[in-house]
Amino acid sequence: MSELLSRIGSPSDVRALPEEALPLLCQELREDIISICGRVGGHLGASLGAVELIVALHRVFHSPQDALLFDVGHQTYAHKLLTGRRDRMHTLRHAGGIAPFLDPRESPHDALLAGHSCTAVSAALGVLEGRRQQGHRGHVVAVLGDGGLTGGLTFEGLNNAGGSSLPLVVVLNDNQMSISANVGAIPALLRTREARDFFEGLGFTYLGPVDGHDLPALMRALREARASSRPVVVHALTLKGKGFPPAEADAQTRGHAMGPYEWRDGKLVRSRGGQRTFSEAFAAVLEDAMARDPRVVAVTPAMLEGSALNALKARFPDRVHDVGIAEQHAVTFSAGLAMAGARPVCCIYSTFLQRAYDQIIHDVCLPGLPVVFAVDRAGLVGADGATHQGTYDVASLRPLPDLHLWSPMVGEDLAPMLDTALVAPHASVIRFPRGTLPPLPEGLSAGEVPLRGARWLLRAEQPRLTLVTLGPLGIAALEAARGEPGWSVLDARCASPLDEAALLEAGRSGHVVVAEEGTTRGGLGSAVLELFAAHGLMARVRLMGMPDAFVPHGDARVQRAEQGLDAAGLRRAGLALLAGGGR
Ligand SMILES: Cc1ncc(C[n+]2csc(CCOP(=O)(O)OP(=O)(O)O)c2C)c(N)n1
Ligand SMILES: CC(=O)[C@@H](O)[C@H](O)COP(=O)(O)O
Ligand SMILES: [Mg+2]
Repeated sequence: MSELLSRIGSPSDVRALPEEALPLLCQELREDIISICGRVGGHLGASLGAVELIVALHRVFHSPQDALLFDVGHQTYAHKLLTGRRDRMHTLRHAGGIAPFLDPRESPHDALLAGHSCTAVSAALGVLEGRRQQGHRGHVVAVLGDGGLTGGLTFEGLNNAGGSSLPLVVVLNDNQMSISANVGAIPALLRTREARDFFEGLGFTYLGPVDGHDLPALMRALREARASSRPVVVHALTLKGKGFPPAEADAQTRGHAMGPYEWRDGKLVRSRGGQRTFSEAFAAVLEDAMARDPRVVAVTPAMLEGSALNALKARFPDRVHDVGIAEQHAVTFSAGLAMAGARPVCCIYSTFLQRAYDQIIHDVCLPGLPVVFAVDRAGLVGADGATHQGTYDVASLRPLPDLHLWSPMVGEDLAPMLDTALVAPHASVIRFPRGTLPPLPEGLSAGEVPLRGARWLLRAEQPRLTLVTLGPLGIAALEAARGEPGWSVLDARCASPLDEAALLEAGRSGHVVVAEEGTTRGGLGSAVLELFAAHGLMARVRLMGMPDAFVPHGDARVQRAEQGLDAAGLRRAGLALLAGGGR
């Protein structure tokens, strides 16, 4: 009953254990990880696959003097358990609780704040060079997965490291999985004899391949790496989901990310709502579009599962392209597809799209290519927290010329928006949130294709105030306005270009609340203010959205309400504005 783990408060306790106790420690770590994820959900598969790796790292290296930088950080529940956080792991990914990934503010043993993949090598090399320059000692280790090797940023770091004389230690956790089965030439190469040539060609000493669950072998390799005076890679072969049969048997993702689950009659039951998500609804309308038009193709950077594209891939195997953890490539590859006359739909999370910002400008908008971006997880994402929030896409994409920026309020909006985008001669974004579909309000329709601009959800005869919203916030605004005389509700629907006529009409009501689930700095609200100013329109305007701060992990519904982005909050904001109040 976790007799060893209860005695571990820090990595020095791990190093103090007799070596023969380590297998039991790994078993207890697995039991904890399986129990924690059963209760609160989380990144089960990767964390189970990295148990021995993390124990061996803490046996050989002395954190925090030696810096251990993990790519993404989703595989590190054992690291958290061994570094004094075991008593709080039941708060994992909950508001105020243990973070979903690593964070130096949570523990000095968390050398790198991450959540996005492919950053560990570059950051580790920077730490190593910075320490050298300042005369600090200590080893620096970058731990990354085979998925991380499909991302370009990793290669920028490897190239620089391999050409340096710095003793960077890279530990490659090779389980041949990204979120789903890994793609491309490199993961396959890793399982051949060429792996050695590959890394030695990059200037690294290659140690391996080593069984990533064989502690003595791992520790021998890590000790050799620790003694190296030049860049060195330890290539460990692991099984994602190891030790939990339902994850091991999950060929799709090896239990990559699990919601809370429970055992019922010996079966694993995932407590999912079972309601349809925006992702699933979009994948369905995309499937229809692909069935109608052979030019339509889908692109995803390693998020086949998260973007609900598995069925699409099964039906159109050569028209659904998983390009690996390679968002920059995904966007420019999509541009190439469009150049050749295809109609690419690049399915990409809002937060991960940030990595391809230049490609959107330089390779898509500037040449005026009709790429459609299906931007998923737009808005608050909840448990994944600050590294994954989709709260910057409107502000960052709105300034780009000839990029139309659609936000569906309900699932019924997706088909007309996609059809509009697929006939447009320019690039388009259709951005939708993580989560289930809201019901279409009574008497509303999705509108005629091609869609043009905003949609009045409620239009008062003698308007005194207008709630202007983006996306599903229109539903809350309708509820807020119910029974309020003279209140109108306008679903902006397209954040760029604006429907100027509709918004100027909203402005003429004299009081306008603009609500968006994104930053108010440069978002829809800013666009409305710019429009009113350009037309000399005087109105009292209140912008509502996310604060000027990174939004931590928590319950997205609660966070929305905290910002007043629910019916009660929008009603309060409108009444305060009418009463002459500000906030
Ligand atoms: C830039 C970026 N794109 C996509 C993701 C989503 N993501 C999280 S973990 C993961 C797979 C990582 O694969 P690997 O590095 O092999 O780790 P494993 O899960 O196999 O342990 C992906 C694609 C991400 N975190 N960052
Ligand atoms: C670690 C990572 O980046 C992914 O696993 C991400 O957490 C998936 O997010 P969703 O759960 O919203 O698909
Ligand atoms: Mg992997």
